[in-house]
Amino acid sequence: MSLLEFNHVFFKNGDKTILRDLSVSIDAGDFVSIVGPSGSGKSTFLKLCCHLISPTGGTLTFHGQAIETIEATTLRKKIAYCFQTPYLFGERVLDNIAFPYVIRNTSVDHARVEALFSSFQMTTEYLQKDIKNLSGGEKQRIALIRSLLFTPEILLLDEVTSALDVTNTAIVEQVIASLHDKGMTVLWITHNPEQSRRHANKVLTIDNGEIRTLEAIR
Ligand SMILES: Nc1ncnc2c1ncn2[C@@H]1O[C@H](COP(=O)(O)OP(=O)(O)OP(=O)(O)O)[C@@H](O)[C@H]1O
Repeated sequence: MSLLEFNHVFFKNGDKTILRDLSVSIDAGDFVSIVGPSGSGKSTFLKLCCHLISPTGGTLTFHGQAIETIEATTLRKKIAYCFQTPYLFGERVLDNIAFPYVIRNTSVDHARVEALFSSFQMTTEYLQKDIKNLSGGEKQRIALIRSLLFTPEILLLDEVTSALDVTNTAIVEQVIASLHDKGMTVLWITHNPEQSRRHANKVLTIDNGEIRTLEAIR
């Protein structure tokens, strides 16, 4: 089943064409690694996937429905996006972890929170920490945990291990691989060629705003 279907999609910003004529289909259960030179359009591609930006040409559908016709709150619950530079708000880690529960009008599931922290080999002592005192790598993992609390259908990752050491990179990869094994669709931008091939079933290469290749590797 095709989850996301790009059909001759363009994205222009003013006069500048950032992505051109993308036709690609992302299937349920895919683990797509997205690679390509700096500035080639990878992040812009992920922003289209979760409708942070709209195509300026062509059509993009999610479950067969034009993405721009799907209510933003519905889409946010189904498609999670973790940025390279995580955006944390409020004062404490807890403000961020509680947020997905607040917007769903439900109380925090402490067992779920604890299980997720533990899967990243972190303790819930982090919840009381001031976000100003977190390292870049800690922020990346807190943002990941926040996006995983309600198990999104699609997880979009933009270089989320860039600030992590080897050990924590391996832990994050393990968590993501296990979520994928349980059925989550994953699209992951990485500059590390080995990382791109370790778990992916498809490698999508974007170069100069175009899809260069889509290689099935498993
Ligand atoms: N909103 C925007 N307005 C104008 N130009 C933009 C906008 N967003 C991205 N660009 C430009 O589009 C091109 C692609 O950017 P993008 O961030 O998608 O590349 P990338 O492949 O993710 O790069 P990197 O690997 O360095 O993160 C770049 O030239 C960038 O400057």
